[in-house]
Amino acid sequence: MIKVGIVGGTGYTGVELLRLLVMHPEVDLQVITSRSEAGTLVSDTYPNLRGHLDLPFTEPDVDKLAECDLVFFATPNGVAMKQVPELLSKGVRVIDLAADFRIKDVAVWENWYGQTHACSELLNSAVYGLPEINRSAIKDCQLLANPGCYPTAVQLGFLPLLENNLVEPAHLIADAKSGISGAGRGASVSSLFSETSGSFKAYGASGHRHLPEIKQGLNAMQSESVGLTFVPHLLPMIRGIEATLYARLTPAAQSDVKLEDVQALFEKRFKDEPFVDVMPLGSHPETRSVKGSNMCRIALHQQEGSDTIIVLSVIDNLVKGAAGQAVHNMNIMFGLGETTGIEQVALMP
Ligand SMILES: NC(=O)C1=CN([C@@H]2O[C@H](COP(=O)(O)OP(=O)(O)OC[C@H]3O[C@@H](n4cnc5c(N)ncnc54)[C@H](OP(=O)(O)O)[C@@H]3O)[C@@H](O)[C@H]2O)C=CC1
Ligand SMILES: CC(=O)N[C@@H](CCC(=O)OP(=O)(O)O)C(=O)O
Repeated sequence: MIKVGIVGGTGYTGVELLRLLVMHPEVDLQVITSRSEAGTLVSDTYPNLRGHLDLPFTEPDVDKLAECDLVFFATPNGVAMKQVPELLSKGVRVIDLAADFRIKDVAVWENWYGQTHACSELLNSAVYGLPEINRSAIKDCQLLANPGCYPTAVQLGFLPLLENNLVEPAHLIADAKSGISGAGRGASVSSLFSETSGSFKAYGASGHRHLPEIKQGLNAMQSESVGLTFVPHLLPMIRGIEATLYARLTPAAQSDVKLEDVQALFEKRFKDEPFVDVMPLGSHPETRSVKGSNMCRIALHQQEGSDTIIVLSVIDNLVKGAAGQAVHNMNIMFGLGETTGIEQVALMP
């Protein structure tokens, strides 16, 4: 059994980790931290866990966490980097759901996250945990940077197009929409029901901190420098991300490649991936078709006479976009069956 600790158990990704891990046959939950709820039962805050978990929240004490084999940080950006060096030195493996270790260039990270990095010497050895791309490095890593939610939906959607040099990397567009849980449980007034319901808006249109993370990933898929316009939007729903991606076929591909060929390429690329579903041509994947599940569903379109491929990509931001992907990474790191504990079917309607 893997002895597991979670720092930040009261947050949305923390409770999502708990929902998945209480049913995981190879996990023994040992420590769940919250500074605000220390001393109270986890199931008092989250009654969905009653009967499954009998632990209290505790303070985030490094000595206690060091008794675990694996610690998940489900904390705001900038928290994990302060405790990770000590945990690593004690032989603990770490999965950070925040962005502390996602970006290799520390100057870029500090610019977008507005803080000084506490352990930039670890950035090179941290592995970016997108299993569909990085599986073999994930297996042996001690420190894993779990991808952001938008970056997961966007990178998976562009992946086969870029890997096969089918589209012009300088002109990519990602128009993405997220449910409100993406902002976390500690979110501000702008996330209140009365501020968001019955309304819809873009945000971060001049530049969002996921832009450098997505570009870093897309750049690694092919040799040219990527040009990406990424605009996130806030949808008045709790969970889910839908990303509509646009990519122009290269002049060579415009004459040679049909949408059916692109579809075949996507199907081949993701054939053995348990958590990517390439839907039949012309489908419109809905966020509810992945709600509560670790799937990313993708569909392709091309309008008549157009040289642009449209990719629709949906995930649950809290599962494939956070906790589910983190458990997938844990399974790979500990040599378990990859789908163990994360085979839930989405909740519909
Ligand atoms: N929500 C989402 O869809 C996604 C979130 N993420 C990332 O995952 C991380 C967690 O997100 P989310 O669950 O939404 O956040 P929440 O705001 O919902 O929860 C944050 C948790 O961290 C704890 N915490 C806050 N500050 C500290 C600290 N200084 N030391 C220790 N614990 C702390 C809080 O508990 P307490 O204050 O009681 O200690 C709380 O349990 C973030 O970095 C987020 O960017 C990534 C992908 C998707
Ligand atoms: C709807 C919403 O507010 N979403 C969040 C994304 C949360 C997330 O995954 O971001 P990191 O893990 O990279 O911090 C946002 O746009 O800030």
